[in-house]
Amino acid sequence: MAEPDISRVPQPEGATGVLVLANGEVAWGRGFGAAGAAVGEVCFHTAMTGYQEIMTDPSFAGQIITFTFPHIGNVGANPDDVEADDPHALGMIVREDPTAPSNFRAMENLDGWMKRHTRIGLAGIDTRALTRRIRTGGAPNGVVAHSPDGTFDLPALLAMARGWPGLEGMDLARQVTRETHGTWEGGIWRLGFGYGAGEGGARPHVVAIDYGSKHNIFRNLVQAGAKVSVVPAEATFDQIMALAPDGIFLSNGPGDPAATGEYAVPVIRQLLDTGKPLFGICLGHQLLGLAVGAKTTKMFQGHRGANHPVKRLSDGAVEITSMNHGFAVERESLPANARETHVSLFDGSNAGLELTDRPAFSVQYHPEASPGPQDSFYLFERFVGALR
Ligand SMILES: NC(=O)CC[C@H](N)C(=O)O
Repeated sequence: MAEPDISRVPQPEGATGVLVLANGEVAWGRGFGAAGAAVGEVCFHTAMTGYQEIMTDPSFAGQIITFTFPHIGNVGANPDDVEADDPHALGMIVREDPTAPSNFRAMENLDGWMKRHTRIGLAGIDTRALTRRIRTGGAPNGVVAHSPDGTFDLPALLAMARGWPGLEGMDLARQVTRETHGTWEGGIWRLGFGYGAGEGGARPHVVAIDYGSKHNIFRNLVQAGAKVSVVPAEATFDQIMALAPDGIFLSNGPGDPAATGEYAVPVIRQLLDTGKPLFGICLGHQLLGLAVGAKTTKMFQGHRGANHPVKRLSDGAVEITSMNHGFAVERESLPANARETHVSLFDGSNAGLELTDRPAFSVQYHPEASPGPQDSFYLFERFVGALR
């Protein structure tokens, strides 16, 4: 059957934004934020709060986020609720047009913030239908485009969506990591106080490898009593050891862990051999898995939300967690010296592991929340406690 001609798809009056999926599906809406077009994987996120944290999480590089919560933008934007200096998600797709902010912490509206950071917004989309489509068909590649005067070249946008290679096999950590090593200052945020300082005195030293890290991880490490240094994704074993770490942290980050693993895994193996405690989150969890010989695979639709239940196998407790991942460690591929510690109660996928012969553990979810529940803060305390 001949493919329908996309140039004939009718454009409704007043449409200033559009989503074009690689299979030729088109959804019209109203653009906001920056004008232009961005191509990436279209995923969905179910958190009801925290859109600024989500947009700035570097793990979202290469992705366009559909928010299932219909009212996005109603608390505006502020300089505090960010997980990196700039947004990393390419764009956002929402149901309702963002309204003027109503919140005492708002410093600007979402539209202005998106514009200032050159990110594209698309409102007026049936996000329930789009989410169902992703749930049944997997996360598609697509383009979001915003043209204030309503001119769109649909065949060109379709070609852009089709020309994008997809996240599988893509290393993005190198693009979002920092360039030089530095120290991290600042603990967790409290109303009326802002970001506090860490406790003084002799604190164990954590060297964190930044594959695309969220700031709140470092704030939580500081809160748990650590002194934190951060090194770029491609830091060598010698560069890391020169900082005299008491423990090593592997950060979250975007892209395919197997691709990032090509340079990350040899360093992690050397670090494991030192016998120093090691803790990994999300991409860091996947990289630890790869380092001990496990495999990672691309998930069908991934997990992105702030209420994902996870079972802790040691005592059967359930943690409500924040999640954002599209790849997973294959349980069956875990070697004899790695034990599964946590399991997703949504689909039974692996959500944590620990080594039985070295002091290393990691989780697929985000104990730093931001946004999300704080059930899993104990992991930071366990790690920093092991360094004392
Ligand atoms: N948040 C993360 O670290 C994501 C890890 C990896 N990029 C994935 O999508 O699975």
